[in-house]
Amino acid sequence: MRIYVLGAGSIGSLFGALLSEAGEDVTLIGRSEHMREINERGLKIVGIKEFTTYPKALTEMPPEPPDLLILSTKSHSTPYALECAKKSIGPNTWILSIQNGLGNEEEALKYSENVLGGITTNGAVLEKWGVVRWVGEGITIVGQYPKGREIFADEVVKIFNKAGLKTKLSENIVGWKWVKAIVNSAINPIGAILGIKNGKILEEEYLLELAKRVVKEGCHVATQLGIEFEKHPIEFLIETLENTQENYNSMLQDIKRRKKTEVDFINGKIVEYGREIGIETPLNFALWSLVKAKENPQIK
Ligand SMILES: NC(=O)c1ccc[n+]([C@@H]2O[C@H](COP(=O)([O-])OP(=O)(O)OC[C@H]3O[C@@H](n4cnc5c(N)ncnc54)[C@H](O)[C@@H]3O)[C@@H](O)[C@H]2O)c1
Ligand SMILES: CC(C)(CO)[C@@H](O)C(=O)[O-]
Repeated sequence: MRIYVLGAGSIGSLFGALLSEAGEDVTLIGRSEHMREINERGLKIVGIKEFTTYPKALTEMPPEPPDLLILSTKSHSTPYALECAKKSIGPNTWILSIQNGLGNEEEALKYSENVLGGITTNGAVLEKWGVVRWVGEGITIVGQYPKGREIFADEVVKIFNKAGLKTKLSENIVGWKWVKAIVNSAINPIGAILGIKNGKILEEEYLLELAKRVVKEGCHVATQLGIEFEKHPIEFLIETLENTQENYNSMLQDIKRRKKTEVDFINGKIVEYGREIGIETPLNFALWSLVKAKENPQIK
């Protein structure tokens, strides 16, 4: 299978490295410094597994259409990334988003009707150019977006598992995307605003109660939109907090690095979808606003 990873940073490089190591035809597309290091010394994975692999590494998509385009930019980079990639998206290309947040698959559907949604609880950090640390082994769930059963999705699940990425198929991937986004909508902004590890939210009763209320607000919007959950978000919230107690979540890491966060595609989208159906979401709006303020260098 010809696979391109568009936005090969932390998680994209991990997926690309494992697939390349398993013998798939993988091309990474990412930042020039990272791609140059990979071309010169290979892509080194450390942490859960240690190996070096040698996928092709470019700063632009090659012209030949891939069978699978794995989308792994931050959500705010998706529109531009896909617009630049469109000349290489063929009639048989499938686009798979493994991103957090809502709206990425809708963006991909503007360029292809062949879209797969995906969530992953694997954790990866780009430590330095050419080196990615696999910090947490998790599960990846993939399915035809928004729902349904596409044979190609079975093929993706098979090659992901062969590459060592524990992966399951879902016929309701939109349900999983919402569960993950709703859990992120509670954990990420609370951790980002307070500068605390995920485990602190579990320990402090009032913070856990706040997180549960944020989750319930997101659930209200989702159920009104007809979203059916594969796992109850409150259960997934507790499970995620228990499994990632030592994590500084990605939104907090972006704030610390003075990088744009994905809050617009997590809490912001829940507010936006809520408004479209006449549901106010004051907790999501408050958290969204506070994170936007923390992102704003003018506000000290
Ligand atoms: N890192 C993780 O452990 C993890 C886990 C689960 C989900 N996610 C999600 O996956 C997505 C990516 O996260 P990440 O941590 O890998 O981010 P990252 O910033 O490490 O990687 C994204 C990469 O995309 C590149 N990029 C952006 N626009 C591009 C373009 N037009 N062409 C080529 N490259 C481009 C950036 O340079 C960057 O290196 C996010 O939605 C995140 O929430 C990450
Ligand atoms: C699950 C999660 C919240 C763990 O920190 C992760 O999705 C993150 O950091 O965004």
